Amino acid sequence: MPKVSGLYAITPDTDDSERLIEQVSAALDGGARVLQYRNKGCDPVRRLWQASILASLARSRGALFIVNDDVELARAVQADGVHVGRDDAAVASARAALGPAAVIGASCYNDLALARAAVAAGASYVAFGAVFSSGTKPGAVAAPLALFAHSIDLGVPRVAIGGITVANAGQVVAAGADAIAVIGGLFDGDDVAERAATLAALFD
Ligand SMILES: Cc1ncc(COP(=O)(O)OP(=O)(O)O)c(N)n1
Ligand SMILES: Cc1ncsc1CCOP(=O)(O)O
Ligand SMILES: [Mg+2]
Repeated sequence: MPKVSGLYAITPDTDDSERLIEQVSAALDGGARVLQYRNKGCDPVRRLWQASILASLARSRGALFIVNDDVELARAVQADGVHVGRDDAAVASARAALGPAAVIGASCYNDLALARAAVAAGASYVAFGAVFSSGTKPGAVAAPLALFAHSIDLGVPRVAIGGITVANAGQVVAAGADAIAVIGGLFDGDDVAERAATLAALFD
């Protein structure tokens, strides 16, 4: 199982499946190594359909496929894993539901103690953020980049999220993040493949 590292693309919330598939395809072409299906809005049938298509797309390109929030959807589409935050299933129950090989990601906001607890409970990676202000999630907790220097001993990949763009991603990688999770900075506008390639190249 490849590790969580490099460019971690997270889908924008949309009902437009055709455009979503095109954009995700471009992100994978550009070098995204992890794809998370995150959709807070659309109906369950469309969510299942979108997730199934994106799971196949990610698999065909050798990228990890993670479902946000929904352990049952992750299981239904045979995703590589699930990402959970404070309003979602606990890490231990996601691990118990999906098994020892699953990739379980945990949101840890700006909280190193939460990250230690998530790893102890079986998280495969942790995420800190928002490292910059996020248009997608304006109310997100702010997290300092210094967290990455202070969390090397966690022993799992540490993902940065929140407001990351081509213009500021270099700072995040320099701070020590193992992966950068990006929505708007990747999918807002055209040239998704080009932006993905620029972001992915920061890890070469
Ligand atoms: C990689 C990654 N990091 C953080 C989050 C945020 O998860 P959460 O706090 O549960 O918030 P929502 O995404 O569910 O709004 C994430 N999804 N992915
Ligand atoms: C889900 C989430 N959690 C913290 S910020 C954020 C949104 C990230 O989106 P963007 O890359 O557009 O800021
Ligand atoms: Mg969540």
